[in-house]
Amino acid sequence: MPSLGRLHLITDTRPGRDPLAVLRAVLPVAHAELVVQVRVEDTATDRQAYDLTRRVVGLCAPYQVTCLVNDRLHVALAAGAAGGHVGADDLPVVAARQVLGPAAVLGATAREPGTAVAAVHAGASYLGVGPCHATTTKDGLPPAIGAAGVRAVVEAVGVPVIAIGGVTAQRVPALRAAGAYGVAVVGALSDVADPARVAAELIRGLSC
Ligand SMILES: Cc1ncc(COP(=O)(O)OP(=O)(O)O)c(N)n1
Ligand SMILES: Cc1ncsc1CCOP(=O)(O)O
Ligand SMILES: [Mg+2]
Repeated sequence: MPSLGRLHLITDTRPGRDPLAVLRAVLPVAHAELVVQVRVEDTATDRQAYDLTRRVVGLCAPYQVTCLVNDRLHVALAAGAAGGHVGADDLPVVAARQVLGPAAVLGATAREPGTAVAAVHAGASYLGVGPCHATTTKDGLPPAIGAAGVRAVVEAVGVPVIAIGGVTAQRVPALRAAGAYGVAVVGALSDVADPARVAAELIRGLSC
């Protein structure tokens, strides 16, 4: 299993966004500290998800950056990604592990220690924990758990915890102090004029 990067860039495929331009800007700054998670809208076709993943895998390869696919594990396998990420509405973690095989990176979403421990027992190699802060990127999420909620999960499991939801460079130190191994972001890198500069700030915070 490849060692896990600390900065997880989740593709923003909402209308008007250019996830590949963001990725091209961030890759030379972040190198192997980066993990890219291809996340497409539910309305996207598998072909669109596959095409985007192939392009991301191709861009990541020279930098030894890990590419994962959200939800659609068949796309991950077909496109040569290193693994995937599943949550409550996706394949159960144990089934996802069966699909991906023992060597793949498999992330699972958790927001409290009980679900987190169960996901690790079922085969998750890291946990996406949140939302830690309010976000406008995804609708219908439960209330934010804050750094204290992240700490509760960290104390319950032995796998890397990736904090997600409203993460900014300013919020990284508190999340790291709570024990988060890394962070996952959409808007922090997609909604800014200079994603390379923000990626450098995020990585500085993650390195402390
Ligand atoms: C790193 C990381 N953490 C959490 C999520 C959320 O996954 P999920 O709960 O399945 O929600 P969707 O992203 O599928 O809408 C994630 N994708 N990545
Ligand atoms: C997919 C997802 N799951 C929990 S928060 C979130 C979106 C995070 O986006 P942002 O980094 O813009 O808050
Ligand atoms: Mg999901």
